[in-house]
Amino acid sequence: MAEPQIDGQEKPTLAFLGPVGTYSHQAAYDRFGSTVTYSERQTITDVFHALSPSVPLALIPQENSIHGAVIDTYDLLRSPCMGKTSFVRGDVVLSIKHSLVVRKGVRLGEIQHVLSHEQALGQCRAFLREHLPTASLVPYASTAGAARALLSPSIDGLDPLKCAAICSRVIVSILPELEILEEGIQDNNVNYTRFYLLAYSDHTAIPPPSTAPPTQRHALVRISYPPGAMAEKPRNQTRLLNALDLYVIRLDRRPSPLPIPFHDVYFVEVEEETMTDPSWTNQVMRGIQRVSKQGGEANLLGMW
Ligand SMILES: O=C(O)C(=O)C[C@]1(C(=O)O)C=C[C@@H](O)C=C1
Repeated sequence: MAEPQIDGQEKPTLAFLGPVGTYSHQAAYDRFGSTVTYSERQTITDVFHALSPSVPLALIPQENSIHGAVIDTYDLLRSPCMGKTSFVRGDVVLSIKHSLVVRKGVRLGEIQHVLSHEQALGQCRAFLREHLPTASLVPYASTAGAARALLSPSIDGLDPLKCAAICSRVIVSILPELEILEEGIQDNNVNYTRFYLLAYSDHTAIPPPSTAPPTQRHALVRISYPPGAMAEKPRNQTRLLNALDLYVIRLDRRPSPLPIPFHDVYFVEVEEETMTDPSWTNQVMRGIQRVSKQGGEANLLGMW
């Protein structure tokens, strides 16, 4: 049951990629502190599907400055519920510093397997190539989940005493049986991950973030072109993106879920440059209408 707040109102529940100690948990806590009730899930997909009237908020990683887009997240953003009952309502950026963590006593030369979220493995490629070139890389649902696995008697047949995890240094304060072998092992010291805050329905009771933007100045629009027009694909794509006619800060493309080879879905993040234009929300809506008039399908997945 959710904890009651001082004013008698229940705190909203926020789903995040657990267990405690993930970067997602840190990002959520930085943004919401003790104003929400935290509910952990095992995978990004589980976090996304937790969104419901009883779990009105969810935080999912969207992109990393070294390794790029979080593929699971973009695949989930293709879901029909996006723009209908689930919306992007904010973003959070977290500085990421990875550590190589082992069970106490394990030395670098003994490591044969490195466990972590595929994003973290991808962000530490140079370190792994130089220091653990023969180690196998074992993808895990989360960095903290990988660290926890080191404490199990066997990891899918692997000896935990020959394994390391890549995760945040906070793990060793949560799990004192583990220790840090190397710190700051990401390819670049400037390493940030951006997360999308999702909200169920047009839920407005989101606790105000500490750095609330004065107006809505970001929007995420999903665009696809008619399946029948495959022969004209390049022309259609350009036409639909031109029709939107908004200031684009990010463009992503994933295969459409339809069984049509090379049929794509575009995710266009747009921004209001001046932060002062009160008519911007209407401009976004007009851009979406223009895409529809050109025969495209455009959905507003969120504004914040
Ligand atoms: O596994 C975690 O700790 C997460 O929160 C996921 C995640 C991601 O998917 O990008 C978040 C931040 C880092 O980039 C590494 C992993």
